[in-house]
Amino acid sequence: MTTFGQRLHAALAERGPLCVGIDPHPELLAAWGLTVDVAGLERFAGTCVDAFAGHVALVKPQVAFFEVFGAAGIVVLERTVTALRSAGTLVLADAKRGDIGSTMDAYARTWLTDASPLGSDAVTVSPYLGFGALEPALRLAVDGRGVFVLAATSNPEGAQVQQARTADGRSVAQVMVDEAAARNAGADTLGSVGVVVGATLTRAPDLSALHGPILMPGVGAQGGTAEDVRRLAGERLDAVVPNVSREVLRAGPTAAALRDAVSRTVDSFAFLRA
Ligand SMILES: O=c1ccn([C@@H]2O[C@H](COP(=O)(O)O)[C@@H](O)[C@H]2O)c(=O)[nH]1
Repeated sequence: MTTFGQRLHAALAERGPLCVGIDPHPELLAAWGLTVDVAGLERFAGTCVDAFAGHVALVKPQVAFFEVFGAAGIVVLERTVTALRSAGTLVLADAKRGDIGSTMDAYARTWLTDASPLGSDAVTVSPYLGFGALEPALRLAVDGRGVFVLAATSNPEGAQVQQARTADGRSVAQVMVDEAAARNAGADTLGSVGVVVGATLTRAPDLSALHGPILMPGVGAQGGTAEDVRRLAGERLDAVVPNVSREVLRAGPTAAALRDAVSRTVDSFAFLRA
């Protein structure tokens, strides 16, 4: 069985180091000339699938923008995940799940198993109920799926929790990176337990021992730049996957224009291929 880390490593090498988000903000639906309802959502997501499937290494639907439409929005999300995965494109569901272990087990089965219509290749998880509470998702990450653990997020409010110091002097963010690193021990290419580190930060946690993918959101609309990605990645250029959502999506509404935006963005991160 190939691991998620191995599949991601191959996809990044083939398609370039980029995770594109599908974030159907109401403003984007309007800017694309779509109605802000389920019909508009379906058109938006369908165009993103046409543009990104087979072209982008990792696609990250932001679950919140589907959930806001209730059950009908979830159906669109299910179709989006299925269409991307059927085309051989890796899907990271940005659901930021985290709860007590028994509930986490249900989240893990929802987002990381084929028995679920929402089953994806990987999911974002929040370790702020304790890293160990993520165990059900981490178990599936040994079994062909991936998780991205929120370590140092791109929003300014995150520092209040993530930069707090633990008894041994490490930041909370560093503890999360170190816990993820322990789970990746022995992986041959990239491990399947990634972390999220914002491109907007002044300083990243020490990522040198992670041996897993580093999702870096915050590029573009939140002010992070390719240069910030280079600075924060340090020696881990091989493992960084910048995430860009609105900056690419604003190029819509045609799939061709979105694909051009993807190519330009991938080119701006050419240094990550080094
Ligand atoms: O620290 C984090 C974790 C997740 N996100 C998510 O990434 C995208 C960013 O969208 P942009 O339009 O490129 O700003 C969005 O879905 C966030 O929820 C993040 O920004 N920061």
